[in-house]
Amino acid sequence: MTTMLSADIITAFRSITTASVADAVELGGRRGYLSGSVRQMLPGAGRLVGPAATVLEVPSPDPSPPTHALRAIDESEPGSVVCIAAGGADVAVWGGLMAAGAVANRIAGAVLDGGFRDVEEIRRDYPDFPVYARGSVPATTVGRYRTVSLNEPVEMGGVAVRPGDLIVADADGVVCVPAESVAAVLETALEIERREREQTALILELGSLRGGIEKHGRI
Ligand SMILES: O=C([O-])CC(=O)C(=O)O
Ligand SMILES: [Mg+2]
Repeated sequence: MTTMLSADIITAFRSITTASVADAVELGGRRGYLSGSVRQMLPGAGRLVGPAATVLEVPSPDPSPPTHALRAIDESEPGSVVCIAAGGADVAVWGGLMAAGAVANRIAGAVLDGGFRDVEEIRRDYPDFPVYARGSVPATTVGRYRTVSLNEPVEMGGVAVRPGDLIVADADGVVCVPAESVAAVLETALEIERREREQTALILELGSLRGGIEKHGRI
């Protein structure tokens, strides 16, 4: 999946806020932001940018391991973001062993529409590994949820996420940029950031919020 996204594009998005990326996706006529309930869990690990590898989980009493998630971790290209759609499950679809596997395979991070566990272990052993999730919870998925697909389109936090879409996440939350819009969104987001820097300078110079935003007619 990373072949579609050059290292330059990934680097460029690493310097842009999710606020600007979300606005840029919306100017293109779509929603890009995931629900704010999917948020940064380990602030020390920082921002996350990379192409999505998608896994779907559904409720099930089947006690088998989360096969598709394990495959996503072991088989995705380095730099991928493992995205697990579990409908907001209040169980841990991710944990310390999965983080070890992800670090060993140079996965960039995890975005989970569900919970995760082993927080202290991940924070201690993989301080640079970013996890975005609904929250932490000690419960295993095994016997409660099972994985049903790998790299099929999924829904996460109100947004369609397809394999290869670009995930951008920071302290504000998570945005999904459709793969075919990445170049256009980058250009628009850079323009938004440039405008906001100018507005900020004007606000401080004029001592007026309204004076600073007047020039561009928007906040
Ligand atoms: O049990 C799970 O599904 C996740 C977990 O704790 C781990 O990866 O260490
Ligand atoms: Mg564990």
